[in-house]
Amino acid sequence: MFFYVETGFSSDTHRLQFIPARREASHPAVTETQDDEDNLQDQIRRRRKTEWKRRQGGQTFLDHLIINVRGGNGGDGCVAFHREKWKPMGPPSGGSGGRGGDVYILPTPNLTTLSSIPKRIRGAAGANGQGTWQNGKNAPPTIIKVPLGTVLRELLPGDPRRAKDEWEAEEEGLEGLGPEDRRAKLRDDRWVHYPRYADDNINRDVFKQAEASLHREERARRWARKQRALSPINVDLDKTEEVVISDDAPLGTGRQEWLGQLVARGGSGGLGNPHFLSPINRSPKFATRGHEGERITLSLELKILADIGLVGMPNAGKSTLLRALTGGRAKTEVASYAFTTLNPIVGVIRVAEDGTFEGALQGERVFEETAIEEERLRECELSETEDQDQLLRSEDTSDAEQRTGHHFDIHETFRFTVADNPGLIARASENVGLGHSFLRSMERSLALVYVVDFSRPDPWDELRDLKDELEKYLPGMSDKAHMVIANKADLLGGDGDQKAVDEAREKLRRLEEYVKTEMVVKTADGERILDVIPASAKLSQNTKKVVRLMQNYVQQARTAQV
Ligand SMILES: Nc1nc2c(ncn2[C@@H]2O[C@H](COP(=O)(O)OP(=O)(O)OP(=O)(O)O)[C@@H](O)[C@H]2O)c(=O)[nH]1
Ligand SMILES: [Mg+2]
Repeated sequence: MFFYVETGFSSDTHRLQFIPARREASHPAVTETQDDEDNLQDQIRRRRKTEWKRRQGGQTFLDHLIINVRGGNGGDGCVAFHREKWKPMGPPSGGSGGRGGDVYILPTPNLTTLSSIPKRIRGAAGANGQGTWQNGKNAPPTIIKVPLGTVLRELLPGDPRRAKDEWEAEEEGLEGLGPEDRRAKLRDDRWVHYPRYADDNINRDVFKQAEASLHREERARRWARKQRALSPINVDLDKTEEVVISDDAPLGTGRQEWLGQLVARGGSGGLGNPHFLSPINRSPKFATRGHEGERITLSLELKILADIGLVGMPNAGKSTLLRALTGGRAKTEVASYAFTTLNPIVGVIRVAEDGTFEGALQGERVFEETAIEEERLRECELSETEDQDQLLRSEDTSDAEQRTGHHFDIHETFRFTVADNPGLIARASENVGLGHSFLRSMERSLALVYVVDFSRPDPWDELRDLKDELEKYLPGMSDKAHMVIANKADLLGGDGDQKAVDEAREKLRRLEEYVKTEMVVKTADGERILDVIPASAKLSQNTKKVVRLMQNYVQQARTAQV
């Protein structure tokens, strides 16, 4: 007779409609055949492995993170009755629960890495309602600060890294239960009863009606949530927003602070028993519990901002070049094995008006592998302790070195940043080597510079692979390239005999020819031919020219942006 018999959530057939299989099936990542499925699993495994490899150095720098966020749960409603002298049957007086806290993500310029962000975040819970009509307090919002330039993406159903949402989690908790137990558990999760009245309530029609209307409301909520899930969160948090309130805003609206991007709403509070008061139910002995907050899995990616990105195969000398350009200040490791650099590292290049840059001030300096340099430094320190005079002298020199940098402050007229990247190899898009996911940081850089090992027999092949991989990462990405640095040029030319020098010249000419014919970049106003510069990062040869050209690209791009 009652409506709930057909549609009440105690009906098992009805609940089956909410199993998440339908959402999963609509996701493109889920493939039909077993082969494709295996392929996908394989790809995911490889991606994880390469990500792990990149982070194993224990760096505090993190540019990719997956977090599980939950909005705060709502507080429970309260079942209570008013008690007063001479009033034997007081009215129901249970307060409602407070709302659970929302979770926001706020970009801030003060952070530079994602490493301080917890992997699991839960909004604050709303307070429970209490007797004498006292409603529970709403929970304050939780604000998670992330660095500017973070990209937020919601993981979709079908992604193995995604945690269950609130409905799926509930369904999981009910697994293996018979229909009776299942119904009882669902009821327990939704209702608060007056002490010792649980059994009595369940058999009363008023409760059944309330249960049915709660179910209808829940269905509407799920529908709304599903609609929201159709447009998943995908935002680039690269600027902070100011909330501007017009001058004629009503008095008292005040200035509202921008809390950031709302990612998970808190659950609403449960209703106290006065809400169930009706002409046929004068003494409602039940109240509802608060709703659970939304659950969502987000992937955070940090795009570091550097004006210029170095792209090259492993061991081409990218890290050595960055150290040479920054005078050794960039703390990036150099070694003779592939994949020394695991994460992008940014160095600042300071240039004076006459084109000298800070690194060039130190005169003839050889940028060796970091382990060798450290060894040399240690030896130096040891001998210093032995000889007091030498100690004094070495203090002098270190002072002088500091002063070079210090004096440079007055001369500096231009400054730009260069990012040293992990090595990119052919088939990186299939996650060979370190993959190419680190290129996301380069998406927003103003210019890219190829670094190739010129002492290898066929540097042009390297260039072709590099360009291909850039295009595979993001079509059009290779159009940002401006220059090819033919590094390790010191290894060519032998001892200066004419034959070897001629050979080196011929090789350079061939490289230039290749760049002119195969690597032409299309720009808005025609075509651009990349500059080819032979250089030696280790011996700081020709680095001044490299810096001058880099400065030009940055200046052009900056003025074009304005
Ligand atoms: N002779 C010579 N050797 C160089 C030059 N530049 C770099 N090297 C050496 O090449 C090796 C690799 O240098 P790295 O700077 O670590 O190369 P990388 O491109 O950063 O390599 P990954 O970080 O693995 O991608 C080191 O042994 C350097 O000493 C150069 O101009 N001349
Ligand atoms: Mg390196």
